[in-house]
Amino acid sequence: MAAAGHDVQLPHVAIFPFMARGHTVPMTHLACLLRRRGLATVTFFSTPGNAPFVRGQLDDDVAVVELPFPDHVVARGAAECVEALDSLFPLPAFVEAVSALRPGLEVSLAAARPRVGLLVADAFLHWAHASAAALGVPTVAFLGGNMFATIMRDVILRDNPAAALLSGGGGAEAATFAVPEFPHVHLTLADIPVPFNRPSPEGPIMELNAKLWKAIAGSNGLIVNTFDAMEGRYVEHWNRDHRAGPRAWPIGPLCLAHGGTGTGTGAVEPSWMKWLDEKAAAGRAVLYVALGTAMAIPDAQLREVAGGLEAAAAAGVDFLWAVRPSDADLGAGFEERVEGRGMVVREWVDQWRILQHGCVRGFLSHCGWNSAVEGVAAGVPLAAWPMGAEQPLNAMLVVDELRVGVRVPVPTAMATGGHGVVGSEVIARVARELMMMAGEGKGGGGGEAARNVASLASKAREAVAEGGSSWKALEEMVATLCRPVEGDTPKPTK
Ligand SMILES: O=c1ccn([C@@H]2O[C@H](COP(=O)(O)OP(=O)(O)O[C@H]3O[C@H](CO)[C@@H](O)[C@H](O)[C@H]3O)[C@@H](O)[C@H]2O)c(=O)[nH]1
Repeated sequence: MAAAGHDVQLPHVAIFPFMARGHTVPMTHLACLLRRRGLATVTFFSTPGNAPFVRGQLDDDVAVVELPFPDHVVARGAAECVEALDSLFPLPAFVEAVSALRPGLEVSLAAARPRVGLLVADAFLHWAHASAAALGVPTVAFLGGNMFATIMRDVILRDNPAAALLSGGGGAEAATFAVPEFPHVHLTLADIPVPFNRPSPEGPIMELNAKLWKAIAGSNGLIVNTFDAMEGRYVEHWNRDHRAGPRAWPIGPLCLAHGGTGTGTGAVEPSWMKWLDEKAAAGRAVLYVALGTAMAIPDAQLREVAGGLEAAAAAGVDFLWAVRPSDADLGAGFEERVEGRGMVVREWVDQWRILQHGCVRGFLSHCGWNSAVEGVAAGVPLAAWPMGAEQPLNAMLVVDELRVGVRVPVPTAMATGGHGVVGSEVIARVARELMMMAGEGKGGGGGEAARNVASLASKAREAVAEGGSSWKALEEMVATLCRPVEGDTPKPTK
């Protein structure tokens, strides 16, 4: 393995993302950032099934090394990415299957010339941290989420608020748990991610969680896709008072690695981009709707979303809805009925480019952390509709603390892991509220959330600009953690 575009004086950073789009995309941004800033040569590990996607996201001077699954794993039909799973419950088995890549990683790391000075590996690839440590390569963990959710997850494991909330008898749904370190944070049962919202959580997800935390605790640093103006108090708390893991490095928003110009435009402009251009030319504002890559949405819920958007469109809200290709059943005749007002896209879109389009003024999002941080960085207020994983905590941060969005009210039974749907009338109402609040122009005139998000977006740009907090954090992280190339002196930091 040799790093492309190798420049002898630069340290060699290897990056190994977990095989989920929400984990891979920000890591590709990090790879490009390290190269563009001349901080390191970069090797990016992937698998044959994921490599075409990864190459499409990366600059040419990032080397991609494919680690193939051993034959027996492929023969068992192992999917190469989480998006093929449809729910989070086979996740622990998927994570275990992926550990079949370990011998290949070890051979590649040991043979790398110049030697690898730092491995940035997803915490889900917990074994990769152990492999690197055995070879004397320092590691930085990446988890994909923000600092707030990371701290809250640790607090939840420590204090088991679900037990306290449920032991109070009736009214558990309305009861709140004040987080000792941050008494302004009041967790309800619906805010606590499944399965931590049960008094005695156990099972494969808990076992996986323990492995992730062990990997984080054993690594030399933790990368967080955030920035000081957004989460400075939580990063400071983690680095000063919290003992659950190594130093956190807030180096985001990573989507701004591309300088805010989007991740490249192919030769042919996609249909959705042309549609947005037409909307802009007609002076229309557009609501962007995307509910995540990792989890399938039940058909009944999809049809409620469709009904809600149709009603919102009838009331003047134009929308672009990016659906997972498998979430295809939106109800008979929906697309015909909304034609002109709404567009549905069933392919991979460049979400970051969409969010930056001048006419996109609101984002109905599941609050996956990348989507949330991209919305903020693009100055687009959010309607937060958490659907699983740590998303309820992201929604708390975005709506209650940063005040850059509104909430989609979700029935508690559904929010705590049970069945149910959010009705079309609720979706229509939130869509209209968000777009009214977003006002007449990006960051202009609208409600509090629109003003706040405009201000935070400009602070995000300051953070990644030369001399900004994230700019400095990345430089310092590489200088602090990365072993210099043998026989070479590391490039002096500016
Ligand atoms: O057509 C698409 C779909 C997605 N994206 C990008 O893919 C990423 C998706 O990430 P995210 O918004 O975080 O959604 P998920 O992939 O659903 O997120 C998973 O990973 C996140 C990071 O760990 C967690 O916060 C979530 O809870 C978890 O579901 C973002 O960068 C999007 O811009 C596109 O560019 N085009």
